[in-house]
Amino acid sequence: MATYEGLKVLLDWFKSNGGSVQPHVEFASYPDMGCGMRATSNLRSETELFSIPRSLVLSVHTSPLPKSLPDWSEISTQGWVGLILCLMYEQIDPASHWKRYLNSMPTCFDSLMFWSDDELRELQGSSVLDKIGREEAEGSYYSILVPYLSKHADIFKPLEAYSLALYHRCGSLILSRSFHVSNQDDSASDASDDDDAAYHEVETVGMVPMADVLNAKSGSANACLVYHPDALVMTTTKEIAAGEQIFNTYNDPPNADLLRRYGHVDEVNLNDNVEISADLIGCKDLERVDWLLDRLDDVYTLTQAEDLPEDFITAVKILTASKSEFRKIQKADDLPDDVLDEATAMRVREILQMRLAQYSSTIEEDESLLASSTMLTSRSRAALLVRLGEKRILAAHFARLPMPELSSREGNKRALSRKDQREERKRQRRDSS
Ligand SMILES: C[S@@+](CC[C@H](N)C(=O)[O-])C[C@H]1O[C@@H](n2cnc3c(N)ncnc32)[C@H](O)[C@@H]1O
Repeated sequence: MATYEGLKVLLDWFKSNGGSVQPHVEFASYPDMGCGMRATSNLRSETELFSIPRSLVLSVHTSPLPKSLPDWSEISTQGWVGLILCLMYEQIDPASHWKRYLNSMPTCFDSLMFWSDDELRELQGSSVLDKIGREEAEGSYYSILVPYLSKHADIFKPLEAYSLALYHRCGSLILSRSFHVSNQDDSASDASDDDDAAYHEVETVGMVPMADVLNAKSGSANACLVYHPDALVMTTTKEIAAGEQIFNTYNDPPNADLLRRYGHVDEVNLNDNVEISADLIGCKDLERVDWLLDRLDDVYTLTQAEDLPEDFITAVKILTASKSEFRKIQKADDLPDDVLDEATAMRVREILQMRLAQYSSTIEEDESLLASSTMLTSRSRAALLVRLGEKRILAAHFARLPMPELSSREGNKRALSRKDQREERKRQRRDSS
């Protein structure tokens, strides 16, 4: 979290470099959120809050570093490494234009990269554990960055300042505070909206001083960054009453991703989801699995929407079809429909049960722990809210599936002949009289 003192230094630097902040906003400190901003008077929608000259955005385009390295493409083609290196360089260079901005930013993080193995164990079952990327980040540091730094020891001075700890800090600052800085005259988006796209579009990602002081909360966004040719302007998107916090959007990630990137969760997160991997559907026929993966993803995302995802139902149908059914599907080269028939519903039931069993605690256990949550550390509580949110989605989908007893009875009924059905109705009338 930024400190109040740090923000005062930031504000002086910001104003003396062409930034402007309107008098109707001020910094404020929020328990559990760190610093943020609030309105000092009632604001209408589309009110300008502060304006950031484009020259203050820190990116691979504005940092002078890439221009001083003829072989920059060795680094710029390596995903986030180039942008991280620019931040490291600006942090270390005593004459950096962004020195006071970078110094105002946090040095400690609660994002998952910094959790111990014991703490991470509390997230067992959540697929977020496969997305933390600590080993990959450290692999890039040692195999790409360190040799490059040594090759340019005349520029990267002192070499030992370019430590793994600084690499992690700068990576985490980008993860939790960067924006996609479009050149067009339109609204900006927080760089979290699409990890893969962000990876390929690192060139468009930038650190935006002052805009990154705003917090975000699911369903509460009331401001966004609007792009003008020379400046980025934080602007209200609805009326804000005096005293209310100004919230940007981080593009509404589920709690698991909030925790991974930003180190916090929302108490209620309408964007929570849970992933089911194709492995869990259980199919040993590799030819069939390959056929499926050529056509569909191998991970299916269940949300709080009532319906199961279409690709999940289709995948279950393919992976559980009999050999002859699968041959027919293969011959027609057409994916089965996504209608949840009885047999598929039965299989989905088992899959949801297996998915729930991947967590080390039950919903009931988590709920009672949450009720006594004064005992929990903030990380334990965040992990609890992530896994509980995911399990509740699984349970809600499970509860909406047709009951097996009813469905098998329905199925039997359909198999009965008309005569049998008359007999059955007679029997039922007898039973109920
Ligand atoms: C873009 S920065 C916002 C400024 C930050 N509060 C600070 O003091 O530096 C994002 C960070 O703010 C905190 N944050 C933002 N929204 C939050 C929320 N709804 N609840 C808890 N922490 C939040 C998280 O630590 C997150 O990584």
